[in-house]
Amino acid sequence: MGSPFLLQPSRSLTEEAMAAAGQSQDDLKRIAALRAVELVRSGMVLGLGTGSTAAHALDRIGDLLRGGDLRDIVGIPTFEWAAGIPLTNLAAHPVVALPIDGADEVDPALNLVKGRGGSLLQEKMVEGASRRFVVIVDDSKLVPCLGGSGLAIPVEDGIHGDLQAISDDLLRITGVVEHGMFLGLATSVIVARKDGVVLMDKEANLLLKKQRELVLVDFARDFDKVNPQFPESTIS
Ligand SMILES: O=C[C@H](O)[C@H](O)[C@H](O)COP(=O)(O)O
Repeated sequence: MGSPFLLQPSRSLTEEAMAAAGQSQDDLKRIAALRAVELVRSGMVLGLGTGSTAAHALDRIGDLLRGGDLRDIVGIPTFEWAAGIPLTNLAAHPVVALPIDGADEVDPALNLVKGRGGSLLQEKMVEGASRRFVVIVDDSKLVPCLGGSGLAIPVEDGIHGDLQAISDDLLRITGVVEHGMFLGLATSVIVARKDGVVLMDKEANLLLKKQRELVLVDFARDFDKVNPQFPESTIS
């Protein structure tokens, strides 16, 4: 009732769902990545993620820069390649407008497991330097609790209990510099499924949990309704 977060499926979503039917996992990764790139504006400082999903986003941003549809973009890399995007670093740009990255697992509270590509320390620094962090995944990455996939972390039955306390305990172990749990960092997760694209958003998710259902949205139209504050960090 009157909530800005009650988002309705749209005609374009239905068309998108039809187009997505029969797509491979890599196709779904690409679909999620392209939706995230719709949020990129000229002049932004971007966080450039690692992995096969992020690679689709970087390739697209590189294409848009080369074609002149985007300009004055710089990116802070979390890996060694950057698809022709001019690079910078956190020393020069300590505030990042928009980090875009994949994940190995996403739980219903938008906590993540990351790092199978080996870049988790740099990722945590870059993605922690922004008020907004957009994660892009296909729906195979969704888990009921971290560790639930049995792939990203060697635990049998997922990680149960207070995740923050577990994180703190891990970081107190001598020699442990970081771990792959990204707690409370993601603000939005774009999930590509065969039946369409789902936005899991920090604000909207509070509502979605009450409703016990996910809401399909027209991402380009509705993202700013759930993220009304546009990031202020630009390269100028
Ligand atoms: O260090 C790797 C990153 O955390 C990746 O974003 C993560 O492993 C997901 O990779 P992919 O998109 O290839 O599944």
